[in-house]
Amino acid sequence: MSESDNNKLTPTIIKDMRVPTPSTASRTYKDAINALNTLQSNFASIEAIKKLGPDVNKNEMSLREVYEYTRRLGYQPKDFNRMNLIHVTGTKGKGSTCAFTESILNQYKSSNAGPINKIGLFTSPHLKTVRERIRINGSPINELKFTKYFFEVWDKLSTTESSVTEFPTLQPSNVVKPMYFKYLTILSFHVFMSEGVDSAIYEVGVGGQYDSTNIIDAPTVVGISSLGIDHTFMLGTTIDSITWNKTGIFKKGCPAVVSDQLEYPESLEVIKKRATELGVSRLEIVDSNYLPSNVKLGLAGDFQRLNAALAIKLAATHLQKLGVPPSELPDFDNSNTLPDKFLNGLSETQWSGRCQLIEREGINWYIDGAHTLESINVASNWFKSTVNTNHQPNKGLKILLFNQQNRENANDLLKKLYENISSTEFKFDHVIFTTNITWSDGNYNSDLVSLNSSKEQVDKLIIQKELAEVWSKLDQKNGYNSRKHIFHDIETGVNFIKSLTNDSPIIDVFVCGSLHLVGGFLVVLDNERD
Ligand SMILES: Nc1ncnc2c1ncn2[C@@H]1O[C@H](COP(=O)(O)OP(=O)(O)OP(=O)(O)O)[C@@H](O)[C@H]1O
Repeated sequence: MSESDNNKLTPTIIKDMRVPTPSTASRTYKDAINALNTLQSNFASIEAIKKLGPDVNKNEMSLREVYEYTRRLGYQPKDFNRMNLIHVTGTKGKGSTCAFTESILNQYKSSNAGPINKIGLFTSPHLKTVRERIRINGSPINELKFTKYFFEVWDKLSTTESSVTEFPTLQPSNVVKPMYFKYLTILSFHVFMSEGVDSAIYEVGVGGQYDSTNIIDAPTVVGISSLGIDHTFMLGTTIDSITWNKTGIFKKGCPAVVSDQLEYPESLEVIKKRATELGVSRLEIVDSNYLPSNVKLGLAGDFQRLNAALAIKLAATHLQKLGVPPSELPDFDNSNTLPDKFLNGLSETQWSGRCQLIEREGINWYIDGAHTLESINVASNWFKSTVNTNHQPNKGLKILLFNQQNRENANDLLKKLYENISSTEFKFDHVIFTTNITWSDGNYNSDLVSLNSSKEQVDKLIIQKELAEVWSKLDQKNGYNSRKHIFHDIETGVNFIKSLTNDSPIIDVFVCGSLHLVGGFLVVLDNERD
């Protein structure tokens, strides 16, 4: 899950969503966000769901709810096929893969007779604004459109009744709404259909089989990026059960492209078995050799080569299905170069918060939302090697800005980071732990409000104190002594770091541990208070 978009957990919580919303004429973007935020699962309900563990009945019911809401909006999943959907899952790299794919397709966009005129992209979670999740032609939809479509869905669901009585959340006459992630999924279909999108890329929220996006009926192609152990309370604890869930997006008669599974090669057996069972038309496993060595990628980090290779195959399969002539597509059998449109698409790809470097006012901010062991590994390697290429490792101040609020293995993530980075010539001078609260007055930007975390834990900085303790012990063991700081909010942390420019001409800051931290950080850095 995108990190812990815990709002993707949903199913059987009975909740009355009758929130007061302003009259139609005066509805603003903020009203939409406030209404959307009422659909977030709170900490207690998330804990209750986690305790239930993977439960097939609950999961099936959750997906059937999406079909029902879609029907109430006036759509059949088959209607969405006309948007030519690409569906992508994976444990790591699915967002980047979608971004590469979108950027390649963008090169084939034409305003006249071509098959691609408008490209939709649905991803999660968001960094700065919810609108990032629903993009058209590379840009998040604007506030006006978001508000309009948001309330169209809201009103429709408030005035239609469910024909199904068996779902606890769907009693007739109830005006209940889907929970946060489901709502955004349904909203995205409505937006893309209304806006005339003709190629759409969908990133799965969690897993695949029971994910809200899996009402997709006949994608042009599906993709699976690197698999790993994550979201075990929903997907099971073994790589087999996780792979089974992810391969749930395979569809009869549709081709599937899968990244070579370097971390868990055994998952390929499950993938092949499921491909046969579910009747995919062609299964391809791609490795980074598909990428000519001279290709320049817009996204940093060696691991992106594998994601880019997957994206190339996804885009090529999609374009071929849409009737783009072979002369304009890669010739994988006979050539080890790519058409210019592919090369441009790959080099122009942008995806914030993943191995992103921002140099501003004497500070180098190295930003990555890594929040699994594998991604902490790749992100910290990227940080270390990029600092090392920019200047001598022992020059300047090195600072870590870290948080991981919701994951049980937060301490392990921090330990992994420590092991990867710390060495005699490379150690952090300051280590800062904050909550994900955006501003020093205790407020979040509305788009960043999170009900997923325990208020008590946040108020008392329980997790941050634990993390600082973990770091101290590791420092003791290794004979280091970095300065630890605990701050209640991101803004205070950033201001503290900025104050250190007087002490050193070079400051390298690694911002890591959570996409929520990264989103709040980017808002603070750009001072985008709402
Ligand atoms: N192929 C990969 N192998 C290992 N780690 C990766 C890979 N691709 C991305 N990552 C790591 O995962 C982070 C998130 O990348 P990305 O958004 O592409 O993945 P995702 O699957 O969408 O993750 P999430 O669901 O958490 O958003 C990156 O910042 C990087 O640290």
